[in-house]
Amino acid sequence: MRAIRNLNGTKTAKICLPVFYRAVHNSAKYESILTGSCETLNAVVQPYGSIPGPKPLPLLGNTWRFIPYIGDFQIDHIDKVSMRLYKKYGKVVKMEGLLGRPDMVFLFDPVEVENVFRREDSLPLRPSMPSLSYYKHVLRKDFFGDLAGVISVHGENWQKFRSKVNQIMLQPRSAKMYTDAISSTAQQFLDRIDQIKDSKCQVPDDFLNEIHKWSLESLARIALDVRMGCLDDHPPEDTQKLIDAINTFFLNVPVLELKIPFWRLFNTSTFKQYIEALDSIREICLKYINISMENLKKNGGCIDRHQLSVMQKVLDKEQDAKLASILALDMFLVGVDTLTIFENTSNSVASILYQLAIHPEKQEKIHQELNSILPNSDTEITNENMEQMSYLKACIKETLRMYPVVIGNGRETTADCIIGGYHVPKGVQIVFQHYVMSNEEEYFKNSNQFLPERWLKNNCLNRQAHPFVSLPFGYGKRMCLGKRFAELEMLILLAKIFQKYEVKYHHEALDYFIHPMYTPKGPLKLTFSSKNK
Ligand code: HEM
Repeated sequence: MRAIRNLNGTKTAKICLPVFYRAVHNSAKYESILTGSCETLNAVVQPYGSIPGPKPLPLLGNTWRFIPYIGDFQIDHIDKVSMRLYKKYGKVVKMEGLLGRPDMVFLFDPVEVENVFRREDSLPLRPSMPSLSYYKHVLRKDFFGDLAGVISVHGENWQKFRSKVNQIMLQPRSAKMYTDAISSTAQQFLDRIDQIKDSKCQVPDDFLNEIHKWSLESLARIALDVRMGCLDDHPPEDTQKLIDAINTFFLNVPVLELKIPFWRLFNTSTFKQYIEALDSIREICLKYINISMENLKKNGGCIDRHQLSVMQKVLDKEQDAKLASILALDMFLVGVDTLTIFENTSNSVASILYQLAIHPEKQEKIHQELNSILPNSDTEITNENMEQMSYLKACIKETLRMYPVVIGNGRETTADCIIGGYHVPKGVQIVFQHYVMSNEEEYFKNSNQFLPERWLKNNCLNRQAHPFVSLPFGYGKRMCLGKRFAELEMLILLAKIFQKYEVKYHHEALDYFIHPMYTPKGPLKLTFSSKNK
C-alpha cells in the first residue's frame, strides 16, 4: 500500500499502486502489472530522463532552436513544430533546456490528458507566463496585492477569487441575461460592415481590427455595462490605444518567453514596450471600470438586478470594490498566460468566418437553418430560438477543433507523479497538445476535412471522438471563466451575419500562424453580399 499524490502533491488515498495505476492508465500495456507486486510497477514506470525529445546543447539548451537561420523552431509556427515533435518522438515528448523556463512535457494522447485532468484537485496550477507574473507580483505589486485575479495567480489566492465569481460567470442562465446587450453590439457591427465595405462588398484589409473592436465593445457591455464607442465613426482615442497596447503585448510575449530571457537581467527594449503596453491596458480599463462604478452609485437602488453588468453583480454580492475591479481587469487582460480574451473571441470569429467563406456548401446549410429559425430579416434572436441553431454551433466547434485559437493548454506538477508511464518530477509544465491531437486521423476520422456534421447528435463520426482531444475552453476547475459569454457572443454575431449576408473569400488561401493566438495569416478580404439582393 502506498499514499498516492495527485498533481499538486496532496495525498489522496492509500491504495496498492497497481490498482491505482490501472485506474489512471487504461492501456493494455499496463494490464500485466495488475497481478504483480508494487515492485513490478516501479520496474514498468520509466524514469523521467528516458522521455524522448530534442536534446539540449550545453549552455544554450534548446533555446538555440529559436534563433533565426540557425534553429529550426519558428515562434509563429509552434503548430508545425509541435506536429513535427509528435511525428518524431511519439505521444509523450520532453522539451527541456528552454532558458529561463522549467521543463515541459508535451502530451499528444487524450487518455493521458484525461488522466491529468481527472487527478486535478482543488488548486490546479496552470503554468504562468513568467513575464506577466513578474508584472503582477513584483513590478505592480502595490496595485494588485493579494487579490491579483485569476490570471498568473495560483493556490489559495486564486481559489478565493474564483469561488466568488464562478457562479456569476459560468451559469448558462447568467450569460443569457446579456443576450439583448450582446445582440445590440452585434447589430452595430453589422452596420459597421455596411459602412466600410467597398462597391464590390469587400471589407478592408484590416477587418480583423474591426472584429477586435466588436469584441472589445461587447465585453465592455457585459463586464461593465459601459459603451466604449469602439464601433463609432470616430471612436474615442483610448479604445484604439487599448487595442494597440494589447497587440504590442502579444507581439512581445513570445519574444520574452521563448527567446533568451535577457529581460531578467536588464530592461530590454522589448520588455520596456511590454510593460508600457500592460500599464496602458491597466489604465484604460480602470478608467472604464470607474465609469461603471460611478453609474452604479448614481443609480443606486433603482437598478434592476437583472440588468447589472458582471462587475456590478460582483460588487453587489461581495461589497468589495477592489475585487470587482480586478475581475473586470482580468476579463480584459485574461492572459491565460498568452491570451487576452477579447482577441481570443475575435480571432475565433475571424477563423470561423474564413472557414465558412471557403466552405460555401456548409454556409448554405447555415442559411437553410437560419431561414427556418429566423424567417424574416428582422426576426430577433432570442434565447429560445438560439437553442435550435445546432448546425451553426457545430460549425463553431469544428473550426475550434481544426484551428483552436489556443493550440495547447497546460498544468504544472506540484509534486512528483506518474504521467504517460514516466515518473515526472514536481515543477514540470505538462502541455496538452490539442491542436495536434484534433488534427490527427487517430482521434478524428477524416480529421483534415471541415465536417461540422461530426458534432451533430447521433452522427456516427461524433461517437468516435475522445472527449479530451478537442477542449477549446480547457477543462476542470480552471476552465475558461468566460466560456458561456464567448459562446453566446459568437453565436449571436454569426447568426446575425448569416441571417443577412452571404460571406465569400475570392483570394489566395490563407495559412494559419501563431500571433500568438492561432489565426489566419493575412488580410481577411471577405465579401459580405446581402442575401436579399
Ligand atoms: C473563443 C473565446 C475563448 C476561448 C477559446 C478561451 C479559451 C480559454 C482557455 C483554453 C483557458 C484555459 C482553461 C484551462 O486552463 O483549463 C481560458 C481561461 C480563462 N478564460 Fe477564456 N477563452 C475565451 C474567451 C473568454 C472570455 C470572453 C472571457 C471573459 C469574459 C474569458 C475568461 C477567461 C478567464 C478569466 C480564464 C482563466 C481562468 C482561471 O485561470 O481560473 N475567456 N480561456
